[in-house]
Amino acid sequence: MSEIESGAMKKATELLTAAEMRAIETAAMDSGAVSGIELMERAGAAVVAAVEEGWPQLARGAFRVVVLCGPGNNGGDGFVIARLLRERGCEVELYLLGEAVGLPRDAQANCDRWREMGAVQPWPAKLDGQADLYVDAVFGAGLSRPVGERVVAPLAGVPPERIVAVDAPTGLCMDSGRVLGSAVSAAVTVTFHAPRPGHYLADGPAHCGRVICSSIGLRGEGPRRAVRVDAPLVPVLKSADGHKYSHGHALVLSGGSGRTGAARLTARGALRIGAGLVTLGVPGAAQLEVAAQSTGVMLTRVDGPEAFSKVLEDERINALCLGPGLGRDRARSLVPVALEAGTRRAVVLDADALSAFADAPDALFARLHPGCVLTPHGGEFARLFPDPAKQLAEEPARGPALSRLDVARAAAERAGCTVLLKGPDTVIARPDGMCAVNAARYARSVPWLATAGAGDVLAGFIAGLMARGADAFGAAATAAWLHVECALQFGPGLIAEDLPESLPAVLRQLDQAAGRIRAGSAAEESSTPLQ
Ligand SMILES: NC(=O)C1=CN([C@@H]2O[C@H](COP(=O)(O)OP(=O)(O)OC[C@H]3O[C@@H](n4cnc5c(N)ncnc54)[C@H](O)[C@@H]3O)[C@@H](O)[C@H]2O)[C@@H](O)CC1
Ligand SMILES: [K+]
Repeated sequence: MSEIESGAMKKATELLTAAEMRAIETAAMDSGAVSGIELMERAGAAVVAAVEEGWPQLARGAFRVVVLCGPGNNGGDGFVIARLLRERGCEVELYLLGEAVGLPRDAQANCDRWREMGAVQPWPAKLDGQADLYVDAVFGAGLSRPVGERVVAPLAGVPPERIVAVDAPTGLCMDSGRVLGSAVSAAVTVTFHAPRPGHYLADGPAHCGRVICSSIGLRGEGPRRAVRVDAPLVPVLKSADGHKYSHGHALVLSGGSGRTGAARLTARGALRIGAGLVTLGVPGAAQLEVAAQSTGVMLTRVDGPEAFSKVLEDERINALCLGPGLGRDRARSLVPVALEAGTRRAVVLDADALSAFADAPDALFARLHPGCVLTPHGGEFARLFPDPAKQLAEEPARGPALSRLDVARAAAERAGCTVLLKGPDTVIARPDGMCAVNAARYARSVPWLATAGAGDVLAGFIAGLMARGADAFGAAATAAWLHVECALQFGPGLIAEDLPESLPAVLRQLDQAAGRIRAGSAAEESSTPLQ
């Protein structure tokens, strides 16, 4: 089953690192439930099934396949694939990197079985590129160092449309999606049991083509330290019995005259996502400008910290958003008020509210609490968390490589709150290490979302969900997911203003899907709580 294209109503899919996957395999083998050789047979069969689906000309005969096997169990899968394709009548050539004598036991056994039907040829410098299909079974989960030119050279001239990768394209780190040295680009990548972070993060999607995750009969779950967001993690549809005060009150702080647009976008996002009330806190000089441009959003005058404290005496205001268009000076004076000890309101800090503390991030971190969300893009992240950002920028010397999950986790732990690191592979991390990936990749790719003001709307979505009572992590992950859904809904030509206005259609679809589940048609698809 293709995880990406299944359209299942699951809230989230666990993403397993190579080590977590290995632990599941080992536990299954140790329990006697399955042997390594059986798992390898199933893995090979899953790849062949994907090939039959993706290359229907195979069934018509005269299909020439080249299988490239590496020195580990990924190569072991390759021997199985070669045998099964030969049994289906394909013409198969097989090349091995290194010597067969050093193969691990299960791979060795499959190498021996293959030898009964075909030759094991030494590694070629180059291939003619004329075969119908090339199977990349060189390295998978065991990639431990940068891949040299000699390894990828045979596939250099082969178009990706004719390459299927086993578990991962060779050279791609499955934990991080980063390329170690050089990497193969495939049309289809077949992975087993659960997808891996590297299929979604960084360069992963550019190299994987399409990802198919196949069951190989393993039962175990991992520690659930990382998930891919597939649907809202917190409730977004309103219950029938609520009223506006039961949906919270979000306050968005605006910048001065001529700089209020960003906060207005944020406020609109908070309102559309269902906060009961949304107020813009505006300096006196900008009041007229904001009043003329905002409907549905209330206004209150917030000139400085004193006025802000006064406004916060209203305890019904339960979520704050500071940053979009705020200006750094205003951020420096207002953010401490928002974070004042004892108030424990939900606080979203974005843009200027992050940049304002670039010189003294520790002063900010000391005030943050678990009800806060920081929403940095890459540049803001690097200013607040220079060490992990620097490590991530370095060329990886070994696998598994440091990932965006690792650095977002480190940042969340350091800050003591949820951190949402923006990108086409947005990562949301909680201080306890839990991570969610909102991948705007593959069928959810939305390049048109890279538009001015889109981030302001995202901050508003988060603040609005938190006003409605969602926890910081759930709100951030859900907002990120809905943000991409809105962009998909609207399509190319999108500008930031369109995002909140696209939300009703997205929510309607969720409502319809929920209705179908209530009616029982999708009762099979349950969700697992994220704890
Ligand atoms: N029983 C199992 O554990 C199963 C494993 N499976 C397959 O096994 C794979 C993992 O197998 P392994 O752990 O053996 O790992 P790999 O087969 O991915 O690679 C490990 C081997 O490659 C070498 N190597 C790593 N990076 C290198 C580099 N840059 N240049 C040269 N050599 C390099 C290592 O020294 C080691 O010999 C999975 O990706 C999957 O395809 C599947 O068959 C399912 C069952
Ligand atoms: K591979």
